[in-house]
Amino acid sequence: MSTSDTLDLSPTPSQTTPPPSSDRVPPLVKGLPLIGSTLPMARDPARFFARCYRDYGPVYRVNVFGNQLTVIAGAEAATFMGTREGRDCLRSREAWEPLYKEFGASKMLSAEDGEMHKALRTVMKRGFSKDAIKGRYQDMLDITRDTLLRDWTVGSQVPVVEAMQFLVVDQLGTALTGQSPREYVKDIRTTILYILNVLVTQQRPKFLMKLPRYRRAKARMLELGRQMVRDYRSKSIATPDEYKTLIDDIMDAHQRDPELIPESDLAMLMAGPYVAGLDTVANTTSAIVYTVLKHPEVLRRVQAEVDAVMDAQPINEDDYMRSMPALYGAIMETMRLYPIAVAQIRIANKDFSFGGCRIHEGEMIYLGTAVPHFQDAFYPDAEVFDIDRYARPRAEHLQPGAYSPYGRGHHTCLGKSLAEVLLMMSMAQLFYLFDLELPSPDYVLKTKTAPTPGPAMSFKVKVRARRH
Ligand code: HEM
Repeated sequence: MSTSDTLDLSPTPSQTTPPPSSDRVPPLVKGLPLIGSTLPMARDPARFFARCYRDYGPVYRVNVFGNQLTVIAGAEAATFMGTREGRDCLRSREAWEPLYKEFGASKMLSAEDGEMHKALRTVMKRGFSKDAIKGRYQDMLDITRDTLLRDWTVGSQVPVVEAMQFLVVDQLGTALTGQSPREYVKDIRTTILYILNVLVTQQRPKFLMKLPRYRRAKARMLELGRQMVRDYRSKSIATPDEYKTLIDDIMDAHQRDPELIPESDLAMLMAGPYVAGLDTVANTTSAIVYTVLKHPEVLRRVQAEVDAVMDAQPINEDDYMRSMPALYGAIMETMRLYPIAVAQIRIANKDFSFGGCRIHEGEMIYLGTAVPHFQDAFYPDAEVFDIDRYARPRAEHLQPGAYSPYGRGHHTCLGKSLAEVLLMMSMAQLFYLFDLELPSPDYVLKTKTAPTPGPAMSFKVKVRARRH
């Protein structure tokens, strides 16, 4: 990562809510005629939002293809989302409604707020957390190893994002559902791609949903969900408590309270882990491959650490995350500079004031919670990849509102603790097993923004040799 484009993005001093009479319309970010800010936003939305914050403050409007988006950004946005006021002022339904309707379901966790959201989160909490793999870290490491050895052959150029998607499906399938539906990976990917691009972020036109490629993939994904429900029902004995997965928890809740989880929602819920975890984890692990290989001194530290931990048996689950501080720092730093959630989308639940500007009920709002990731005020030399930022006493990420890779507020990632362990396992195994090489030492990562920001699908690395 270069230091030449370091931005001075110090936050503006005060965000006190002024009386409504002094409210103004959020300033419109200057852009080109007609297309407004479409191009810089498409190129690098995270840094674009950060530049706008520097120039316009924490509230502004952006013209994207003739639509005006309202953006609330910075540490102010991140802390606002965690307050009662933020909860009252923002709702999620419209942002996600098209997704669950597309599956013929009645609701989904991301689209609900209030009591219903709490009830659904309670059902899914255990199954989505690292408790889902408690006592099974070694199994998960073995699955990770087998998948990597199959897909990353010595001498080959591996398309990193695609290979990581296969790995995630194996990991999540085993952890959350008890089986890995490899033959459905392409269908899951295609369905998620279209739904997120067209229905959720609305970056692509609606007619795409009629394409046979999408309709086939969606039908297959639903078929997988229905098959999982049938398999569950055909089991002759109930799953013992210690082996219960997310699927057991959802099916138990369906039996207990069919109004909360009706029959119509089951097929979509079975595929839920992939919708939430496929792109997020695969994009993040791919970005970590790049950042670690790009910084040879970081690679050396990571390799020394993973060699020690992977060679020690048996695995210490309680100490697993703490046992590899350099790798942990590299993951944290990559998630700061390559956040998969640049902004969270919400709807204004009522008229309210923010940063001296009036926001109207019904407006779609992008909450740019990743903006502080790029501000020197929080992270000195913010564009520099520095894995030691997170250890005390520096602990730069612990400043209020500074670090939000898993979102903010009551919709904060439910899979966070599980994702953290999976990221560590995947990276530990990869750097333990292989000696990898970027296309060239001066290679600069190409990124994509749709549907989820991350490395471009064309990103490849060479497997030079087996290390172990
Ligand atoms: C690197 C990995 C991941 C990142 C960076 C990430 C990030 C996020 C973010 C930013 C949100 C909030 C979205 C919003 O507020 O609109 C979210 C929500 C969520 N994530 Fe993750 N995620 C990751 C992995 C996972 C995994 C592996 C799972 C489970 C399989 C998961 C399950 C969920 C769920 C269920 C929600 C919805 C929570 C709710 O609405 O209450 N995530 N994630």
